[in-house]
Amino acid sequence: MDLLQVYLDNPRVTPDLDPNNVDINYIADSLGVYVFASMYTTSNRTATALYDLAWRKEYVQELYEEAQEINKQCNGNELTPHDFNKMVKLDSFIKESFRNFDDILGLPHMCIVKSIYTFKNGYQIPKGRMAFLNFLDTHYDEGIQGKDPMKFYAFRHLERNASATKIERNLTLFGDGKHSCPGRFMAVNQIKMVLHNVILKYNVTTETGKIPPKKYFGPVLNRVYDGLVFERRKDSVN
Ligand code: HEM
Repeated sequence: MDLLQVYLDNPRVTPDLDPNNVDINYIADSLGVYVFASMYTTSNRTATALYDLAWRKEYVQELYEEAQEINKQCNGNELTPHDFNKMVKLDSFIKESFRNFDDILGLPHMCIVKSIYTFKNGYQIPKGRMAFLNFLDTHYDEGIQGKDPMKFYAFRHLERNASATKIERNLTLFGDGKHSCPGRFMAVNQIKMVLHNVILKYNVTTETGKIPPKKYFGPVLNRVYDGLVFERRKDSVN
């Protein structure tokens, strides 16, 4: 998708589709929002995955072995898209971090049918009503997540062969349908890049070493924790 082209093809931004009469301010503002939103979401999710790495010690050795193998194969050179594809355990770990850590409500969408929309369960909402998704409903449903949905199990997605970028009903982090996030491939690769390098070089812990209970502020998950501690691995590569 070329975002600029989307605006140039939109008569509300480009009246009569005249390229000499484009609402430049609107485009600049919108691009600014996308830049901010994509950086915030990616860095926020990277931080969450780092905490999961610090808290879930039982997965570190396996992730370290995978990272070492990939590092050996690429001779310590820059990572290529092919190398990112090989990080299958890390991919599943990141996806589990996505699943395990989310707000209760999100992804607001407006009802745009002509008058009234009827859900499968008979509940009705009028045109113009905002509807929010209940993430807990899908993210912790045993029927779609498999055994022990409340438990952080890093390799559950690997066992289903469902990568972190795959759009599916049981993980709504990147939305759904034709407007689902097109930046998710870049985001997941960035998170992989950070974690891959951290795993190779550091043992990560937190100041208290304890996993704090989840605290919600209304429907929003509170993300304030103690500090992360990075200790150089004795067997660290370069
Ligand atoms: C972990 C990081 C990210 C998360 C959680 C995230 C999440 C989302 C969500 C939930 C949507 C709305 C989907 C829907 O309405 O169904 C979206 C849309 C979008 N995202 Fe992301 N995003 C992330 C990173 C990025 C990055 C890095 C970029 C760009 C490089 C990006 C670009 C976009 C764009 C352009 C849309 C609008 C798509 C459309 O309306 O057709 N996102 N994202």
